[in-house]
Amino acid sequence: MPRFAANLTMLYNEHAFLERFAAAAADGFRGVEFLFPYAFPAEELAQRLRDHGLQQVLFNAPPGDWEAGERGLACLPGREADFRAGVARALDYAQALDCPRIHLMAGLAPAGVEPAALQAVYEANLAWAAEQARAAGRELLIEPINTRDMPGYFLNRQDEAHRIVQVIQAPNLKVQFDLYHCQIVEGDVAMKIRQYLPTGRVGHIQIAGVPMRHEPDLGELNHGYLFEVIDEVAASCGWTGWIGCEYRPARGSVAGATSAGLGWLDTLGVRPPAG
Ligand SMILES: O=C(O)C(=O)[C@H](O)CO
Ligand SMILES: [Mg+2]
Repeated sequence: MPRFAANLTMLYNEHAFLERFAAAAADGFRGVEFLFPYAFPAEELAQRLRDHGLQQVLFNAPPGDWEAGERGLACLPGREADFRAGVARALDYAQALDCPRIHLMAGLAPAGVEPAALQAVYEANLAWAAEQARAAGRELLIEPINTRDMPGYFLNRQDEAHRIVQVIQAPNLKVQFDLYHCQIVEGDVAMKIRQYLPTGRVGHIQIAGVPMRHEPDLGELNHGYLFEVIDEVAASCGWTGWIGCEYRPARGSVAGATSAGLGWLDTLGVRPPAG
């Protein structure tokens, strides 16, 4: 049975952010993830986790100026100091939230820069960050993201992410395997689960319906089958990760929208036992 984490950035938008922890716990989630914690004091978030018996399973390192369109700094020449400061801040929050893993966004490929130059900066930054995170007892994740949602994003394919992880050879550098992005960019999702889960290089999985990024029972992916494949492969290889529910409720942010959309936990037979 997969362990599902509520993505508090995408879910429960009918509540102010700090109230989403209670809402997720009330729906039976035991793990949460979100994009960025930095608008709140770490202790404020840690208290919410404690109050509601929740584990923080993932969040993202600072992405640069998100409002200005930046989507990570790791591949950007000349931004190494900002990147390193962001990793340090993320590790501080990971310590405070007892969060085992951090997603490091690659960034948008700037026009006119040779891809090989970006790749060199990316891999050097990842190697440095992985060593910092290793010393802090944390994992770092890199996630292929589709360019429909994020035009120009530097990392798009599962095989490229796994190649990078193998080149850098840091045991705590892993892949964030978002099945939504995988379906859009490559397809063949079930076979990629069978291919990559046993490698030990997948640190986290995320799900959403394709193409609208709503609940997993809406769209072209048969998530019930995919959860069966994950259970089968995880049992054989010992994968014990979480699956982040990183989708926008189809009902929007009206009162009760997220909870009303959780029927897939029952229809797909994956609602965790109460308690
Ligand atoms: O876009 C995604 O799927 C992610 O998981 C990033 O962390 C946020 O954009
Ligand atoms: Mg994702």
